Amino acid sequence: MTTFAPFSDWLAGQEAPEALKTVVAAVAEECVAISRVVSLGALAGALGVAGSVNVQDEEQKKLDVMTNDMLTDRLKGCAAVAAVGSEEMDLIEPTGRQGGYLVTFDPLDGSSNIDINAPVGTIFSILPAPEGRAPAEADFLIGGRHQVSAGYAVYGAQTMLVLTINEGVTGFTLDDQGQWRLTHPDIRVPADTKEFAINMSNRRHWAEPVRRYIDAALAGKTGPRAKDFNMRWVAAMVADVHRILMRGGVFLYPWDQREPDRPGKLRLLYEGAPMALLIERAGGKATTDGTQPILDVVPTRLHDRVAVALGSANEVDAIAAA
Ligand SMILES: O=P(O)(O)OC[C@H]1O[C@](O)(COP(=O)(O)O)[C@@H](O)[C@@H]1O
Ligand SMILES: [Mg+2]
Ligand SMILES: [Mg+2]
Repeated sequence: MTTFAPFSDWLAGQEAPEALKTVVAAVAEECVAISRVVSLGALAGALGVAGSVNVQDEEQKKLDVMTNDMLTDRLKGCAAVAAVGSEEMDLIEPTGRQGGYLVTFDPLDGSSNIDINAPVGTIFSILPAPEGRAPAEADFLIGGRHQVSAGYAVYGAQTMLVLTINEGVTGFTLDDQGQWRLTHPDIRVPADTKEFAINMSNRRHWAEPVRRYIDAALAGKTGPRAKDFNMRWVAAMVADVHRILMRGGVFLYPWDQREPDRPGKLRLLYEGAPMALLIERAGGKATTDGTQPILDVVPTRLHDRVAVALGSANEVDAIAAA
């Protein structure tokens, strides 16, 4: 019988500062607790709306608030964390410690999926904290290339944790004892694909190049791309990106005319940047528009947005060429 190494053994073997490992371990452990609340749903009082809005002016679901509190409390208790930032909190929350790490997260990605029992997830990004002084919001605004670790948990048919600390991207599956086990040692994104993910209902709002790219894909074998494409849209970035890490594809959430002043819907620090690091390290490309790497976008505020076009390298090039 195949044995799958426990996450703790894998983590112990990584070449990374011990303090960073404690932060990654804390996130991984809290995602186990979150997976339990997600799976219990109504039984844990986790369905429905919270009756509040977050800083993005989005209606908060009960599970958005619950998971945010869980992850915030856990990380504030972690000795190597200097401050946290979250989709669900207006401002950063310093822990009172100096040095170590800053953690940003989307505690519950894919909120519209909660009540229909479809996949949701947790996305996290870890940055170095300044030494010798208390952290400020500006310390979070250094760009995705400075991430020392990033990853996500996806609560789907299986519960999985996918992360990067050094070069590679590694996947773990939650066993029936509540332990992460190494099941996907070296995740690679195939360079070619025939699958795209985009919310097609926004077609009329897109910029012309995005419309051209999608229309060419829809034209299939007899169109300019000379192949038939398949489409998927889970409405949880975490699950759409997971599919791409497992079998290739591209995921787009482009700028559109509904809110012309913002670059896109998704958030840079705790959605775009961590997913971009995973995709690049798995051999794919992660851009705003087919060309500009998301990891090169330097934020100006904690809750900055970003346009996203990521996935199989050759297909991202096709987006750029459209
Ligand atoms: O409802 P839309 O416009 O298709 O947007 C779906 C996108 O919004 C998100 O749900 C935003 O994340 P949150 O649920 O964390 O706000 C993404 O995960 C997903 O890709
Ligand atoms: Mg999200
Ligand atoms: Mg969220």
